[in-house]
Amino acid sequence: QKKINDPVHIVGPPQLPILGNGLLFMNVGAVEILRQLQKLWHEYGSIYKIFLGSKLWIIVSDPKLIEEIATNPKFLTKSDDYDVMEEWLGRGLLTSSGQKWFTHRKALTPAFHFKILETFVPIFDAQSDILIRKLEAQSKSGKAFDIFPLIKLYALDVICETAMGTSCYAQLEDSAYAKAIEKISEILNWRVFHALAWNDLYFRMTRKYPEYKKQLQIIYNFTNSVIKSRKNNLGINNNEISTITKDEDIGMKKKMALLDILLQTEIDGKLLTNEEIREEVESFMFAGHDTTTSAITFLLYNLAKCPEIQEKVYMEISNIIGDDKTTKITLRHLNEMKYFDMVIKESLRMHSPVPFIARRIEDDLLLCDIPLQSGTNIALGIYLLHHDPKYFPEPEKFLPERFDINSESEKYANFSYIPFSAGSRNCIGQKFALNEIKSGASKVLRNFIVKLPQPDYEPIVKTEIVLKPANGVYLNFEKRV
Ligand code: HEM
Repeated sequence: QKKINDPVHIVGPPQLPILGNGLLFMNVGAVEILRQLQKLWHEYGSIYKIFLGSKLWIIVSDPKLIEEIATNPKFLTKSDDYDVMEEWLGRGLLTSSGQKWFTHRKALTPAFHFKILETFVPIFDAQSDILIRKLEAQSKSGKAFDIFPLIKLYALDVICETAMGTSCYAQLEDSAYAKAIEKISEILNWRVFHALAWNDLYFRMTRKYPEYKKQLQIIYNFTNSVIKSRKNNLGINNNEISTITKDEDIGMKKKMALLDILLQTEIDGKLLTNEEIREEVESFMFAGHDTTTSAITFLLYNLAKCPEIQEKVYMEISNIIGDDKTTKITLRHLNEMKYFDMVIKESLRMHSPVPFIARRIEDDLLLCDIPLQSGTNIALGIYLLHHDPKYFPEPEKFLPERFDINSESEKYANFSYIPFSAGSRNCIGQKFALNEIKSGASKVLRNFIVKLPQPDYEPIVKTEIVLKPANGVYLNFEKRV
């Protein structure tokens, strides 16, 4: 790894020889890491640096700088931090760069065409019916329970059945894959912030390594079984994908699920290799369920915390869908939930599912007049930005009206509100996610009044690639009659 000179014009905490600021983050756990990054932000502001050993990170949470990074093609490459995910995610859309990223993004965009997204709405609805049954069963005891694992299995079933066109019955049979994702995210996050574990050789000697390999195998087995199952459904022989019809815009013309596009589309005149398919499936499975789990979990918490807002959302939903709990949700219903849109936006601000993302610069350049050396990693502090009182007055208050498009104060378009990132590397699944969140959460609200276990209950948050509750989110569910 290239040694980057200390950019003396950027502020940051005092460094020790060799370890830099590594001691602030080493072996402290994901809750403390987020707190530490927030503390440094309070101390040093919207651009600061830290050295994890010899690895320099510049942490940016200023909308102007973020705009420059999100819109300038010189910042399209993901940072070195994503390398720790390579054995797991390969170089799928989330982690790839250059021509590979560009051609895959172009080929996969049709999988998120609004006509395709519409066909997913009945799947969201059917899966949320199972979620309701599970919540009902758990709530019988009258005690509060942790909703995070239940939401996770719902989100996993949704991504499998929509994007992968395959049922994985996670809600009915539980999922070793879901648990393996939790474990591997924890290990990789520890690696990113550990000044020594960054090194492959060191990592292999740690006690975490055998556990990491074990979880990786569980993940591989699961994704391979998803691919195999879809190939069987499509009647594709494992080694003979090339017999399938070839068509430039195959996804768009035939309205195919993501995995079908991966199996059948040609990029640069060639079908994707089995490994390329695996890395995309791996990336979409992860990016498509861990994030929405976080979003729905914290949304339900925020609604429980603010009963008047919950009631207002419920009234909107019941005005649109009616009181019959068995009525199936349609895309039209989802599109009409305007107040709920604002509430979801505010929840994604308060509990941004992807708290940090990062890029690496490939050439020496100026970032809005700040000189940076080639190889520098720049983290975009989405979570920090979304809690900045300069852009969100009283940031710890849950105020959906901030996002009222009819009000003067709705002014968050200019890169100060970026839960799905921004620019050409933004989230490809944004609309998918918003429909899934709205569909799942509205079903919960039609069936239950969601309550906090105690008035001052507040889950502790941690960041392990995705924002998560450190000890679950415990809520009470009272049946709506
Ligand atoms: C609330 C839910 C979600 C949030 C907050 C979210 C957020 C984000 C963010 C911040 C990025 C940029 C990542 C980076 O620069 O490293 C991203 C990228 C991505 N997201 Fe999402 N996401 C969500 C749901 C989804 C879903 C449901 C899918 C798939 C169905 C998905 C697939 C992806 C993929 C493949 C990328 C990489 C795009 C690229 O680099 O071209 N995401 N997402």
